[in-house]
Order: sequence, then structure tokens, then C-alpha cells
Amino acid sequence: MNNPRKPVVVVTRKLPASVEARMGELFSVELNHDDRPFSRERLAEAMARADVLVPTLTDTIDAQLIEKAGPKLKLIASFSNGIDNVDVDAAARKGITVTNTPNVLTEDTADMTMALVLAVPRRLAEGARLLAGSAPDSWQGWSPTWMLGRRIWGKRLGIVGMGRIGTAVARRAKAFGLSVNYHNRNRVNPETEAELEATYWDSLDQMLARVDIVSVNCPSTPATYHLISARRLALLRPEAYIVNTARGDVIDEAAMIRCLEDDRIAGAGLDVFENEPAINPRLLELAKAGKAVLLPHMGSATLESRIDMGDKVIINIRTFFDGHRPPNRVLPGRI
Ligand SMILES: NC(=O)C1=CN([C@@H]2O[C@H](COP(=O)(O)OP(=O)(O)OC[C@H]3O[C@@H](n4cnc5c(N)ncnc54)[C@H](O)[C@@H]3O)[C@@H](O)[C@H]2O)C=CC1
Ligand SMILES: O=C(O)C(=O)CO
Repeated sequence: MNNPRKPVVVVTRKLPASVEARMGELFSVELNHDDRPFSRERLAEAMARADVLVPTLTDTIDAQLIEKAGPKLKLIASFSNGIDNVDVDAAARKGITVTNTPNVLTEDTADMTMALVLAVPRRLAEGARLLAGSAPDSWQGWSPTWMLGRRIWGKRLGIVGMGRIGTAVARRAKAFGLSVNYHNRNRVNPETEAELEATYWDSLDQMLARVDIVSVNCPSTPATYHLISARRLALLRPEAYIVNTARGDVIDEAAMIRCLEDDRIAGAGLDVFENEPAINPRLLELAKAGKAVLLPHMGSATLESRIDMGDKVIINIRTFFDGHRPPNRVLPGRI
């Protein structure tokens, strides 16, 4: 580094040991060994004196906190792909650069999305729970009419948000015999569309009315808040399933719960929730009834992705303090 003074870097959560060790070599780093989430006061205190804050998606870095940040704070290098928890506009106004960790978790999150696409119609969680919770002789054996789910092969998938993860989901879905439909802000390039044999729907409403499984893969932004609204949920066919590995607030969760309870849709596979980590108890009841498979936000949770995310954070900090534009800079209005 050109600057002999090591930047003061405050990390809000425990990271993989190799990442923390490398940060210790490069920066004057303050780690969070006990992994307890920072309170708002502790965040404010860290932002008052650090050169760099390394938050993650569970830290809300809003305009109020950013306005009160100390003059040294120049970089918020988030350990996350989604950046909805950081007010990027407020950071830009204050001259603070924001970075995230895209790409390295795309394949893992797409795998988990596909796992949910399979798990709900094929009743995977129900079957596994049945054996895990039962006495050794309580299963009476195979029967032609028992535990029947719905076929995946030949069905229509509708992806909302055909970016990195959406496209990786589409590749997997094609291999499972699903036809790929998508709605996105922009149409993807013709080569990708041809490779995936994907159908683009300019109208989200029309796509929702047509598909068998919806996969939500767009970011949480003011424009996508409750994008899957009560009105749009009503467009889904009663046999349709919905999978969300993006952010909880892209779907009107209360409206989705009513649809599931009233059998107006067939099921849901959810890795994310509107009020994480709180989960609506009615969703837990739906999971018990086999109408929902719920995961505790673990879409990208592999050791490999966490190490790669840590490497990205380090590279973003290093390039910034070497006087270059960090590779994963998030610009206002570009999410
Ligand atoms: N469950 C988990 O553990 C993880 C969840 N995520 C979530 O997945 C999201 C997507 O990640 P990536 O695919 O890497 O992002 P991306 O930026 O590559 O793709 C998002 C796509 O959504 C589209 N989009 C944005 N606003 C839209 C709108 N109003 N209508 C239609 N399309 C819109 C964009 O044009 C883009 O193509 C992240 O923002 C994050 O919230 C990301 C990683 C892990
Ligand atoms: O990085 C993100 O956006 C996640 O949701 C978890 O990896």
C-alpha cells in the first residue's frame, strides 16, 4: 500500500478465519469475535472513528447513521451481494464509497433456489421430516397413492429478475426440463435468450398468469417493494408455486400467506422473509401443513462463498486505499 498508515477497518460480524487472518495482516482491523450483531449505537460509534466499515446485510446503515459518520469514514465495504440495507444515495452525498460482493455467491444461491423449486412440489421436506421425527417402525412402506407431489419436468418457470442469479437458476431449470420465462427491467442479450430458450415477458402480470413456478430473483429496491402484490398474487394459477431467494419485501408476505391458507396457490419455498429474523407464525403453520418450505436465509451459505466474499471485501478495500476505483463499487440508482 502507498499509505504507510493501515486503515482502521471495523467488521460487524464474525467472518471465516482465513479472511479475518488476512485482514489482520493488511489493516488495523477490529473483529467481532463473539458474532453478536452491532446495536445502532455501536454502529454509530464505529462509523464515527473508522476509515472503513465492513457491515453485512443484517446491519441497517441508513441516512441518519451516514450523516453522523466521522470525517475519516470513506468506504462502506459490505460483506453482502444485496445492498438494500445501505442507503447508497446518502453515502454518495457524504462522499462515502459503497462496495458489495457480487458473482461469487451466484451459483450457490441458484443451487438453493433450485432446491426449493424441487422441494415444494415434490414434498421433499415433508418426507424427510416424517422419517426424522418418527419411531423406526412407523412407516408402513411404499404405496401407489402416498406422498404424491407434482411433476417438475415440462412445467413453466417464471423468473422475476433475470440478473446473475436469475440466469444461473434458468440454466439449472432448463436441465430439469422446465421451460424458462422471465420478466426483467431489460431484456437479456439474444445469445443468452437463445441458449436458455427463454421467453421474455414485458408484462409481469401476463407472465404470472401463465407460469407454474415463480422464482423471485430481483433486488429489494423502492421499485420492487411488494412487486409481487396481492393483486399480482391473484393472477397466479391455483396450481402455481412461488419461490423467493431474493429479499422478503419483494413479495407482499401477508397477501401470500392468505393465498396459501385459502389454497389460491399451491405452495411456497422461501429463504427470505419480510421481517427477518422474525418469521410470521402463520408461515410456520403452513410449513407444518406441507404448503411451504422455509429456510433461514441460507441461499449463499457455503464455506467457499463466504471465503470468496471475504476476498472481495479485502480487494475492494485494498484497491480503494491504493487510489483506484474498487471493482465492486455500487453507484446510486444503479441497483
Ligand atoms: N438468499 C440469499 O442468500 C441471497 C440473496 N441474494 C439476493 O438476490 C438478489 C439478486 O442478486 P443478483 O442476481 O446477483 O443481482 P443482479 O443485479 O445481477 O440481478 C437482479 C436483476 O433484477 C432486475 N431488476 C431490478 N429491478 C427490477 C424491477 N423493478 N423489475 C424487474 N427486474 C428488476 C435487474 O435488472 C437485474 O437483471 C440480490 O439483490 C439479493 O437481494 C443474493 C445473494 C444471496
Ligand atoms: O449477500 C446477500 O445478499 C445475501 O443475501 C446473503 O449472502
